[in-house]
Amino acid sequence: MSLKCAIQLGIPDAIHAQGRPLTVTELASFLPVAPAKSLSLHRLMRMLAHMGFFSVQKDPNGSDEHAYSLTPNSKILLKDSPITLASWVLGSLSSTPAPLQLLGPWFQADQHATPFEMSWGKPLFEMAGDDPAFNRSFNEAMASDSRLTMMAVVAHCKDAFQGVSSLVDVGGGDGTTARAIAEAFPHIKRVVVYDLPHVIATVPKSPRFEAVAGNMFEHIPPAQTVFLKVI
Ligand SMILES: C[S@@+](CC[C@H](N)C(=O)[O-])C[C@H]1O[C@@H](n2cnc3c(N)ncnc32)[C@H](O)[C@@H]1O
Repeated sequence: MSLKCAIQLGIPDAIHAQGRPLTVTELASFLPVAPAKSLSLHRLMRMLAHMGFFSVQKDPNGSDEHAYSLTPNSKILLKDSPITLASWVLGSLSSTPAPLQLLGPWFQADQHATPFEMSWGKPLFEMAGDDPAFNRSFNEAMASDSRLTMMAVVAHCKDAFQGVSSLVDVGGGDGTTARAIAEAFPHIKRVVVYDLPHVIATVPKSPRFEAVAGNMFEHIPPAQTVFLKVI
């Protein structure tokens, strides 16, 4: 939750925008933080530094305060970075804290509902189908993971795509992965992203890949290669 709070307040972005380490006093002046909360901001920064999201040093301007700079862990939380995981953190932390409170009761209950179902009354993907805001936030969280992961896959796993003539990305979300594959490996003549109807409805039209709606437990569009990521 400290991490979610840091992203909501834009702490990594504020440090990045100044291009130098910032003290808590300086940070508070750049952030939408009430003056009465500056002591709490100090605690938040200490906690996040302890967790490796910021590094601490002497204030280069010579004050008695510590100054905080970005680490590799917080550089991937910058909102405008092409490889940001900010949406992943915000998306994951929107719907999971409540189910996590129910792990004890889940172990005690003699029934099959997951903690998510016990908490929200329905399975995750049904909730995404019923709640457009949740659908958007879940899909964007997955897409942010795909942007980062596919950069590495495309750069370092080229051999895995040799000889592939057609590919279906099953449970492929909003098509971020399918687009990356189609762009990096144009020898693949047909790339399909396949997902539930409420997800496929959000996929931007592209000449590079097809988007097909359906239920993978009933049917999978035929292709030479079936691709699964985080399924
Ligand atoms: C954890 S996400 C992974 C998304 C994507 N593969 C990625 O790595 O970014 C799981 C995906 O599977 C889809 N999914 C869940 N049940 C499905 C089903 N029965 N048929 C097709 N897709 C399904 C969800 O809508 C969601 O997009």
